[in-house]
Amino acid sequence: MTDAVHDFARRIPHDRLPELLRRMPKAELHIHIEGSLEPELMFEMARRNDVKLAYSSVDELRRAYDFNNLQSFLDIYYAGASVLQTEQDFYDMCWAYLERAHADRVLRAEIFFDPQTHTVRGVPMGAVIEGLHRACQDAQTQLGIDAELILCFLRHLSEQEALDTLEEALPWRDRFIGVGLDSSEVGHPPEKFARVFARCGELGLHRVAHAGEEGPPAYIWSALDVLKAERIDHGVQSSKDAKLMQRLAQQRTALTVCPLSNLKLCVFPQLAQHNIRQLLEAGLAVTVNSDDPAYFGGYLNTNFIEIFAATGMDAGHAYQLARNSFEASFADAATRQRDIERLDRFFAEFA
Ligand SMILES: Nc1ncnc2[nH]cnc12
Ligand SMILES: [Zn+2]
Repeated sequence: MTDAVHDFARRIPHDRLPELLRRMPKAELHIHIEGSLEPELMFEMARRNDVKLAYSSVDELRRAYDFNNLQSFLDIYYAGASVLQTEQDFYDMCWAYLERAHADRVLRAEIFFDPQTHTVRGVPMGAVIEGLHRACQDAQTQLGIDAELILCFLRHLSEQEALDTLEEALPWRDRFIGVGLDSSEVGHPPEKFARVFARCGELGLHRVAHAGEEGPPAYIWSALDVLKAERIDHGVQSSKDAKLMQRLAQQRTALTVCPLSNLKLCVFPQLAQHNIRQLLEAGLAVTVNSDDPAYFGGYLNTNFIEIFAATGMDAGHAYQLARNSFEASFADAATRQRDIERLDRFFAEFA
C-alpha cells in the first residue's frame, strides 16, 4: 500500500466501514460453486429433474444447516448437489453466483468445482464443465466479471480416482486454469495426492489445496512442499506453528480465509476469536472469501462486514485484504495491475 492511500484509509471513520467494504473492488479466490446453490434453486432443480430430496420444504432444508464440523456440512452439501444433472443446471447455478458476486463488487472470481460429485452419478464431465464455462463467459460479456474455473479433487476418494478424473477432464483442459484439493481433511493428508498434483504441474495447471482448515499445520507444510500449492485454502491453523507463519509471511503465500465458514463449522467458537487479524498483521497474504455462501449465511460482502465488526479491523486492513486478493489471483500481470489501480482509485475517491 502506498503511504498516501494508507494514511487516507486510516482516516476513514468506522461508521463508514460497511459502505466501504460493500463498494470496494475485490477478487474472490475460494468459492465452491456447489456451495452457492441456494435452497430455492435446489428445489426448482429437484422438481424439474424429478429428484427426491430428504426435506419437504426450503424452510425445513435451511433448518438442517446447523453444523458442528466440516463432515456434518459435507454430508448435506453432497446430498444437495444430487439435483444437478444437466448442463443448464450447472449454468444456472454458476450464473446465479456470478450475478451475486457482481453485486458485491467482485471483479474477478476463481471458482472451484467438484466433478467427482457429479460424474459418479452418471453426469457427463462435459455437461459440468461446459455449463460452468458458459456462465463464466456470459459473466465476462454481460457483467464485466473475469471468472475462471479450478477443478477440485475430493480427498476422501483415492489418488487413482483423482488421476482418472484428471484424464477425463483433459478434453476440456482449456476450460480450467488450475486444480485444488477439498472435502474431508483430517486423515487425508496432501501427500496422498503427490502424483496427481505432479502431473497437473507438468500440464501447466495452477495448484491450490485446502489445508489447515481443521487439519494440523503439518498438512500446510506438505501442501507447500509436496503438492507445490501456490495458495493455501483456509490455512487458519498455521497460527499454531511459528516457523510456518514465518515462511508464509516471507514467501507471501496467500491464504484464502473464509470467516463465516469457520464460524459455522465451529473452527472458531465466535467470530471475535477468529485469527484473521493476527495473520494479516503478521504479514501473511490473507484474503477474505465465502467458501459455500448458500450454506454459511453470507456472500463475500457479508463475510467482510461481519469479520470487520467482530475483530475491529479498519479501512487500512480492508485495503490490504482487497489488494492481497488481486495480487494472489491467477490473472495475468496486466489484469492484476489494472485491478489494483482500480482499487487505489476507489480508495482515493471514497468520500
Ligand atoms: N470448507 C470446505 N472444506 C473442504 N471441502 C469443502 N468443499 C466445500 N466446502 C469445503
Ligand atoms: Zn473450501
